[in-house]
Amino acid sequence: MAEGKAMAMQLSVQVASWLHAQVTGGAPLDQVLPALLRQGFDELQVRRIYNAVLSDPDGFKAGFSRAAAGQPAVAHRLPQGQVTAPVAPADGTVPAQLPFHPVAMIPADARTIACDHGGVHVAFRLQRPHVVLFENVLTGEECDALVAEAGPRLQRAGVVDSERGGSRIDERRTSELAVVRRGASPLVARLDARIAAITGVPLAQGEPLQVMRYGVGAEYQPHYDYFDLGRPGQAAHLRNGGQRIASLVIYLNDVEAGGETTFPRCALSVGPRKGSAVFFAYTDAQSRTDPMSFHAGAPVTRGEKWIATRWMREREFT
Ligand SMILES: O=C(O)CCC(=O)C(=O)O
Ligand SMILES: [Fe+2]
Repeated sequence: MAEGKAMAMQLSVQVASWLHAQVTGGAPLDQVLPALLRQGFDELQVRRIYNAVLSDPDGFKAGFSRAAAGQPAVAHRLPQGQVTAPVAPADGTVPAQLPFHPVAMIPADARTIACDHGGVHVAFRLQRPHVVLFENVLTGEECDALVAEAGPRLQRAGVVDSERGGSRIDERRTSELAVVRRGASPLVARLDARIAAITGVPLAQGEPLQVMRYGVGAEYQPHYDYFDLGRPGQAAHLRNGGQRIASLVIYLNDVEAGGETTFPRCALSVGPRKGSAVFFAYTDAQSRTDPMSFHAGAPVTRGEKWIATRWMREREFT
């Protein structure tokens, strides 16, 4: 982005201090928005600042405390017209003390969800980050059939190009991938309906399935599935469907060794098991995103790993 388009936003120490108190006190975006609009920020800028405070209250406070002590008063520097999702604090600390309610939260009393092929069972449910392990999402035969259907179309996977939009090859994601559109075959249509039934997220909000194969050494390094709206290429993805709200990663085989889905901020590791699926939800009704959902696909150390991932959006995805 050209330097001329970047805009330094100044928050007075007084306003920054007030905002910090509001956000750490649990105030939703709607509650702080009018005051910040009166300060001359537009709504997208307010969202960016709000998310910055939410994701790292201590870092934000340290920033405006320095400013109060006579150091540079720039609290945030951001490209004009961009919104952002929280930026992970460099030291990995998270605002775990704040309550967080993703829109796609699985109810605490969910046990067995009746589906066309039998029952999908909830094996565990973590409150925050919100992670649920489902068993028996696919039968063994269905897993094999999906691999057979998508396998011949595998290509090297990409990541979101943060500057230009679209996708690009990156060493952080070394799997191979086939995009399988909704309803692509009778099997996929059955799976589509099942995913909507167990997650409660309408199929229309689902992105295409991504069937992936990781060979020995392949991995997906720690990342967020939601878009970082401070990066122009990522924000561009919002136009169709809005922010991502949740992900379902279905394991299509048993991996000999390695390949766990890990959540390093809460020391959680989920071992791949054929037919099971790990679900995580990270965006709330105000479009705030949860940095606790930081996760990875650990390197496969023996054998291979096959998964099908569905990312879900706030609105209809076309
Ligand atoms: O490979 C895994 O276990 C995680 C995959 C993942 O993070 C994703 O598809 O977004
Ligand atoms: Fe992911």
